[in-house]
Amino acid sequence: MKAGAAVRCRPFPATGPDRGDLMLDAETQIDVQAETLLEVNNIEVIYNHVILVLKGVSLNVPKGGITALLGGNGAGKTTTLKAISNLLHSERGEVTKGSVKYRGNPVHNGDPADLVQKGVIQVMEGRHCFEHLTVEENLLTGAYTRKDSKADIQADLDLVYSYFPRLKERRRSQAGYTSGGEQQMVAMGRALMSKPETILLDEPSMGLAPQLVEQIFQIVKSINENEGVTFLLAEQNTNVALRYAHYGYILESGRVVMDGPAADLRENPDVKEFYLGMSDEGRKSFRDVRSYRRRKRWLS
Ligand SMILES: Nc1ncnc2c1ncn2[C@@H]1O[C@H](COP(=O)(O)OP(=O)(O)OP(=O)(O)O)[C@@H](O)[C@H]1O
Repeated sequence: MKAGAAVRCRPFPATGPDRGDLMLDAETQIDVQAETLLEVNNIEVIYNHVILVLKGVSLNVPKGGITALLGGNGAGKTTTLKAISNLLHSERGEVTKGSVKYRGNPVHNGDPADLVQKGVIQVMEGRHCFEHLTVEENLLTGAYTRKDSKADIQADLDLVYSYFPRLKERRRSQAGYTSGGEQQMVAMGRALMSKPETILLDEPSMGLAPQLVEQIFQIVKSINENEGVTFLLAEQNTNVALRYAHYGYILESGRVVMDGPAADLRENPDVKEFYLGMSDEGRKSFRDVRSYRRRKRWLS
């Protein structure tokens, strides 16, 4: 398959989902027949009754995959995740059009706790640990809704520590005094403790050193492969996200402007130039990049 052949550029405005042609190359294979777990269909989000932020976003998340939601500052990634998890109300935001379905059932405008019961957990941007609790107490809060035995919960705690050995070392430390990377691990570990089917992961690389970012993504990959957890991750770091994801959507100003298998997006000239800082003439600095808005090749 020609590199970039399966990348789909979206016309304005983005239309409803049409994922029947989902194609994945050899490097990024997941089950092509995979069931769609999460379906976001043409949603519009408005804050404070007047600020239109999402202008018809559609995306599909297949079971067992890592799907990346990419885009720069303010593109609408966090808003999309919050719309899925029903967390917009506290910010005076609402989904005014479209639908969100999980396993075919509408979940938008529901209670955030219902989605958690269905196995969907969001790890918010900025980690949000309980600062006064220890690392281990934070992890255990993730199992709060489970009715399993103490032994099962202990087994899952051990599993979390096997993915994050650093947390085992720091299990008695107050979470508020741990580093940014450790707090990211706590937030992810706490999500795992709820035995999720799907994790919505918001900006896992935020504020972390490159080596740690790589480590966090490696762990995401291992959890995906070994535990079968499905991921939808919002990420500004296109380079790292497209190396670990199977499929990507690029958001701009509240619209999906392009989507495709991650390997194809990595080879796409526009993605290379505008998101990876590369072009056929070599690496480009942000300053050198011609105005993307002037060209708008994929929007025309
Ligand atoms: N509570 C809010 N009230 C009003 N506008 C908001 C609110 N939250 C976000 N916005 C606006 O919505 C737009 C999208 O924001 P969002 O946080 O979803 O983007 P993002 O892609 O996640 O960006 P970043 O990577 O910087 O976090 C931005 O213009 C932002 O200012």
